[in-house]
Amino acid sequence: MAFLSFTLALSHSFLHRHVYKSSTPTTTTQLSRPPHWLSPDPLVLPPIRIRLRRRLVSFPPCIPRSSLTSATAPLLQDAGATAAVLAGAYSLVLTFDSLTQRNLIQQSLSRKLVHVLSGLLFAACWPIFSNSTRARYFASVVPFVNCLRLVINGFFAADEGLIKSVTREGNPKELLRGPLYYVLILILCALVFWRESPTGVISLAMMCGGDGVADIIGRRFGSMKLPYNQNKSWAGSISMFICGFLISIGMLYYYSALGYFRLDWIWTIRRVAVVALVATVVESLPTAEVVDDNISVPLSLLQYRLWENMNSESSLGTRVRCFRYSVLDFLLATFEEGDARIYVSDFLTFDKNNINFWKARNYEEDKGVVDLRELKERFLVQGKR
Ligand SMILES: C/C(=C\COP(=O)(O)O)CCC[C@H](C)CCC[C@H](C)CCCC(C)C
Ligand SMILES: Nc1ccn([C@@H]2O[C@H](COP(=O)(O)OP(=O)(O)O)[C@@H](O)[C@H]2O)c(=O)n1
Repeated sequence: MAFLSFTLALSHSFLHRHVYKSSTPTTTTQLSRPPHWLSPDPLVLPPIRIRLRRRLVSFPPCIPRSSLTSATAPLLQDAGATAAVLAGAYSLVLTFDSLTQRNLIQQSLSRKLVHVLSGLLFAACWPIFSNSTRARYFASVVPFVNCLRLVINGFFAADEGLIKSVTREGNPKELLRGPLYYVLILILCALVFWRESPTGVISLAMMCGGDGVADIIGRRFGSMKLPYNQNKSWAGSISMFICGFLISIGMLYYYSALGYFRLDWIWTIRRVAVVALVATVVESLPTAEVVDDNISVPLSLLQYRLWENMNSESSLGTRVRCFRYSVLDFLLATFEEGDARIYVSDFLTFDKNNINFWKARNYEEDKGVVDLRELKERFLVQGKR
């Protein structure tokens, strides 16, 4: 996953030069219908307007000075934000290592607090990155660097402080399981969902806030075990549901207050309650030997959101085709100048209507770019065979 994040970042910057040059917006495209998360009342909120920035220029480009400034400002902002969040991550682990060293908190509590705070603070920092389509790649550098740190220390045990504040028994090999899966999910959420979709924020809130609190409460008050899993308790699961739900709503409110989401709160609260229940049930299952809950919880939410948003009349074949289109569009978006928001929201609300939307969308033919319409038609024909 980490390799993917850098590959996408590198290929995006490379292909970006050869396929499209972003400059002044030439067209605006209105989504065929607002994603589920938007208030359904068009009178209340203007629908999202997505700018598809695409214009062909001669290469090498003669960029006026003002464009240089507008081109470098986001780059500097993202580089500064990446450095700041990296420093924050290092300081967080250092702080809990120091508290553990001074026996001010137990190692197990230290680890869980790092578990709860890391992902939530990481998601809370996303708004300090620029509005560039590359910002998500800069942000994903932070969990990627920590991924490297965990792998290196998992094999060579260089950083005692990291091992003490992030493992249960101080065994370096532990870094290669829960903590490593945790940062890989952070990379996934930053790259795929970023600030455009509540799904990424909610997945992190449930994995970090919900699962982390379940451990803290369950260890202390979990005398009544679950009938189907003697390693988990009612206290742990109920606390996961309540805290996961509240933290998810809190994160959604934070992003709404910053203008990223416009939510129909009655609908959203009901939806988040269902999502929190799904995550709590998945976390409570006796599957620890098969898959870590740092993977099963967020991925189960993604799966639930995807199938929940598929058009209910869609046949399985259409669903599979929709899913394949979504992946294809996301990959094309990653390699194009197209604004990823239009792809990610469709990735989550993809259904037969969206296929028509994509077909209707105009793509400028350019020798370097495959006509998505033609590609889709071919895809659809293949799918029908
Ligand atoms: C202890 C952790 C996971 C263990 O999970 P589990 O086995 O208990 O289910 C979390 C490991 C966190 C990692 C070492 C540091 C991650 C930092 C993050 C990418 C960025 C945080 C930035 C913010 C500003 C503090
Ligand atoms: N739903 C839950 C989750 C955890 N717990 C408690 O927290 C401990 C650690 O939970 P876990 O195995 O999910 O730990 P992580 O995989 O999240 O690190 C369990 O052994 C239980 O004592 C609980 O009682 N109920």
